[in-house]
Amino acid sequence: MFSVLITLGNSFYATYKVQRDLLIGNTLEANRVYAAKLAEMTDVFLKSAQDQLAYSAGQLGSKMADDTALMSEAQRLHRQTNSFNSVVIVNKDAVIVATSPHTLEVKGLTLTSPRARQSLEAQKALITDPFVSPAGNYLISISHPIIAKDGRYLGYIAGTIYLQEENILNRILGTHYYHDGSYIYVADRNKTLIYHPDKQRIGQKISNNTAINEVLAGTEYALSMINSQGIDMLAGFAPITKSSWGVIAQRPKSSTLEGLDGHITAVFIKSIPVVLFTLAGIWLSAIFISRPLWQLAKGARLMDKKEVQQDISGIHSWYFEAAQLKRAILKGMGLLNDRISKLHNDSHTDAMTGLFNRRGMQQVLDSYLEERRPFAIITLDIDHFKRVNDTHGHDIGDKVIQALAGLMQSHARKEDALCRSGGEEFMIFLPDTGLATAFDVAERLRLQVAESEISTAGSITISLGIAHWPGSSVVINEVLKQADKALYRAKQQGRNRSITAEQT
Ligand SMILES: Nc1nc2c(ncn2[C@@H]2O[C@H](COP(=O)(O)OP(=O)(O)OP(=O)(O)O)[C@@H](O)[C@H]2O)c(=O)[nH]1
Repeated sequence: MFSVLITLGNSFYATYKVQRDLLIGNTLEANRVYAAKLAEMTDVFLKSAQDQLAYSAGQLGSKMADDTALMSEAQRLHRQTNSFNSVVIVNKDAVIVATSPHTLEVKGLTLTSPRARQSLEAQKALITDPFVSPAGNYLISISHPIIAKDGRYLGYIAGTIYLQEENILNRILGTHYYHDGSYIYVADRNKTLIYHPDKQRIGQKISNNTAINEVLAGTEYALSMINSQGIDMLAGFAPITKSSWGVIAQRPKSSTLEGLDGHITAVFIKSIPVVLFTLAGIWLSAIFISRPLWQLAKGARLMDKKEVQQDISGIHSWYFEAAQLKRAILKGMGLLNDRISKLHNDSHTDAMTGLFNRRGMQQVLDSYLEERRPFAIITLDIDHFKRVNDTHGHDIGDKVIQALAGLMQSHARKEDALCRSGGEEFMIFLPDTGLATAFDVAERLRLQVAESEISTAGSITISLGIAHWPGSSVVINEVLKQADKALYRAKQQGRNRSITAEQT
């Protein structure tokens, strides 16, 4: 699940990055192309304006003394072209000789400021730097010299563009103004803003703007930059060659990327159901895969519990590895249980005879008591066994003990428990048997032993004492003592006989 989430997060991040770079790249390119187009349009306008001024200047070469002709040409040019805010004709002495509109009221004034006199000094077609005119307008002037037929310089005719008022530049550039924070501005060769949608900023000199620096160096390009207002902008720019101005089209990076966040969020929201479905699938698969392992591990931890083997057998190990693991655990448990039960048997069995030893005997007694099951007990002992050992040796003595155990087993019922309680002492437990019946059993065994030839030892006899629980006593140890006592009495009375506790 973690991997899925990481992969998903990475995909979202990668998608976001790629889309972001694409948007930025596209916007930069669009702004560059746009700036180039506007620069070209402005160039075309300037060229056409200069052609118009050149035509008028040609008309006026012989009419500089004709006041009416000057006024009428100024008016014609102003009204017909609609390119200029005003038209002025200045003679070589810097005196304004004609204006349109005539309401300008500057006719007869002499130009004094160096910027206003730029055209006079150049004596050639010129686009001036911005300056404040005698009528108080902040403007640039596009001028053409008026030359007499004999080549004398007579003055110039100029069309002006009032930068802070409605003008031809507004009409060319302003119509393309976006409403998403994008805008266009134009800087002249001195880095002064001559067109800007915010009129307050026209005339401002911008010195720390990379786009302006680049475009005025003649570069057409696009870049991401922080503008003079501290806003991250995607700017495309192109130079206007005729006037050495630069057009910059720019859009705030934030508004470019605005839609992207929403787009990525929408993708994220739409993918949530599939993601949740996938995660749920992984979760369930993990549960299905890990469940048999978890159950096997739990089983292995509780291996000492009795019913665990059955529990493990019941585990649904539905795939190969779990099935193999289950098999191995069950096999291991089987081997372990066999070994444990063998050890258990060994610890409860007498090695020489295969009968119960004292520990086994105690277990038999405990189970009778637990079940409240009445039983008779026969205690028996080989008579004069010392002599057998002394006469025939210890090995033969062992064989006699084993032979007696065999006789006892052949006489016993399936439910009787036979026990070698000491060297040549034995006990027989007879569940659900009364004292009298036990006595009969004892006698039958005694007679059988007496009649049997045992290996090279010949025949032996045994003495037996019989008691009953709870007939002889309700206290189990007391019953055992009574059986012993009866056996002792049988020995005392000459051996090879059976005596019950009642007879003592
Ligand atoms: N061969 C052999 N002898 C044993 C074993 N355990 C005990 N004995 C011997 O059995 C004999 C028991 O002798 P006693 O308890 O004196 O009694 P007994 O000779 O049988 O005489 P009564 O019991 O009085 O009839 C001893 O000599 C023990 O050494 C055994 O496992 N193998």
